[in-house]
Amino acid sequence: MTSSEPLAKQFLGFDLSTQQLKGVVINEKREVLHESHVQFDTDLPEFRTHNGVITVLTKGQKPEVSAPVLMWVKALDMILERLRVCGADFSQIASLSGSAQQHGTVYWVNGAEETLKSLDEGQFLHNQMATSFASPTAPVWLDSSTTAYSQKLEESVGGPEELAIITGSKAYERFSASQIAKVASIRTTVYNKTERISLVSSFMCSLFLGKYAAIDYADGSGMNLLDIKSKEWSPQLLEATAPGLAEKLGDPVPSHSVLGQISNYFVERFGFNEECDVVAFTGDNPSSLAGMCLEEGDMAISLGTSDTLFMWLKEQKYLENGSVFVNPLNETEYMGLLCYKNGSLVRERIKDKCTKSKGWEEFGSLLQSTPWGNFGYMGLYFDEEEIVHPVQGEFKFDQDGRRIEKFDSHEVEIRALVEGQFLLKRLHLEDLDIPVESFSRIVATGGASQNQMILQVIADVFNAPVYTLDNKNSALLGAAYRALDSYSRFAKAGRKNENGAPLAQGLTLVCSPYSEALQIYTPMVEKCRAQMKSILPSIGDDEAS
Ligand SMILES: Nc1ncnc2c1ncn2[C@@H]1O[C@H](COP(=O)(O)OP(=O)(O)O)[C@@H](O)[C@H]1O
Ligand SMILES: O=C(CO)[C@@H](O)[C@H](O)COP(=O)(O)O
Repeated sequence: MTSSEPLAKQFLGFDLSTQQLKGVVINEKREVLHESHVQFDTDLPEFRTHNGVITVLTKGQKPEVSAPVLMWVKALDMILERLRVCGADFSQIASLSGSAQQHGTVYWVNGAEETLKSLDEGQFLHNQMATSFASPTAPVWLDSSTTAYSQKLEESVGGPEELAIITGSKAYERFSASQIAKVASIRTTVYNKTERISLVSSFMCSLFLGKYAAIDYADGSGMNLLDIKSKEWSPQLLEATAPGLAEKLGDPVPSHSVLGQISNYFVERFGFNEECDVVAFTGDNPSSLAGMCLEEGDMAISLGTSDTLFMWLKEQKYLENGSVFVNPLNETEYMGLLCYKNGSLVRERIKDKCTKSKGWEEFGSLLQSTPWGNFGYMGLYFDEEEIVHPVQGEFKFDQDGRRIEKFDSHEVEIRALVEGQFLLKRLHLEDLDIPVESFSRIVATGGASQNQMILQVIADVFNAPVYTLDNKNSALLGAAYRALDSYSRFAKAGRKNENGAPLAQGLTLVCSPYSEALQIYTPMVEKCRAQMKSILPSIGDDEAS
């Protein structure tokens, strides 16, 4: 290349998930050039998080779960250094975007935007932003201490279904409206000195923009505040949540919006091009949808900290116990999502309990050493109160469906856990009228999608082939793809699938279902239903229906 030729364009994506901040640089062909991450617990031990969060237990109350906002800011300082050490040349970045764990809220103190606008490139971000937040912590998606506020929100519009018709979801404790209502009601000083409330995604975006970033439609759908048809905040729900909320949220924008150019701080400190576009950040699940390039008939399974199931929806649909978000790639369409708190962290706990090595390899070998159907043994593990059903505890059953104290062996326990996790998901899909026959393949992503044995259980329980992307971090890739697509939206069309999403890169078939899987697992779904019914009456009949 001669010195007069312009450098090839590159695109930067971030994903601020529960346990880590990841960053990736791609080129115009969507090839990964550099990738790095910062693990909160181990790289930033001074914030004393466990699995990325802080849990406060108060007797007689549900635990409060939050994350230190400055930890995320410091992680950003670190990831940029790490990417630079990997060889990233930020002057080549034409556009950047990002994603983040959904629903969490950040409270910027009065005057914080002035700090964002006048950052000194000679200093770390976290030093300059230490006093920028009205609350040092942000409530996150694992928090469910807001039951009373969720109930009030539903009552304000006539019930859960009415709320779901407006916002795509009934009131969930982890959703932003209930979290904000709690802050406004019991931490009044914090609320009153807040000039802006960001989602975790728009908070991260604000740091790059050097001013407050708008909330995008897709992540905004996880707040119980956005009317997902009109794409405006619902005045009725704003009113029911907290006073003066509209001004604190700013107007929502389409997910592909270019919100401006990168702040001078990053130009001077890290050598970014001053014309680098900053594209609205979105939620990690919407971003995964963009990174996985889903097609009609695909079911996505994300095995991150949470387990989530999601799919592209052409039209808005009522998903009881699930959620419907505005689609991040096409704002006239939607995506459906079911989220489970008891995903990777429960698998990790049982791995540590049941393996000598405490390693995933041994966990996988033990899982493989047991037969499909596990001799009829089944386990339902809810370390945290689950989202889809308000149930907590460990429930173990023998071949006859009787409750037992413990399983005979570690391998039986491991299979009981993994089969139970995915049978329950199949049961919930069937209850939503989404039978296994309605999707032709499963695309898996997230940390646990590198475990072939877990994926085999998924293929068998759902009787569908399982594919993974070469890069398991689809939310992260989706962020970089969205940066690229928004940059080139007007420049070039690019190859697209029929949904308008870019064509998938490096999608590999990793597992096919065992030929008799359907005969084995269909009756087990019914057993699982019966076992859930045996558990739920102790909590309340309404919840079991
Ligand atoms: N080989 C593996 N088998 C099963 N689970 C794994 C494996 N490697 C990592 N994990 C799980 O992946 C989780 C992290 O996934 P990741 O998608 O990075 O999470 P998040 O994006 O929520 O921070 C960990 O909690 C861990 O339990
Ligand atoms: O609450 C939800 C989705 O509704 C979670 O999926 C969060 O978005 C956290 O994501 P991970 O950190 O597990 O990827």
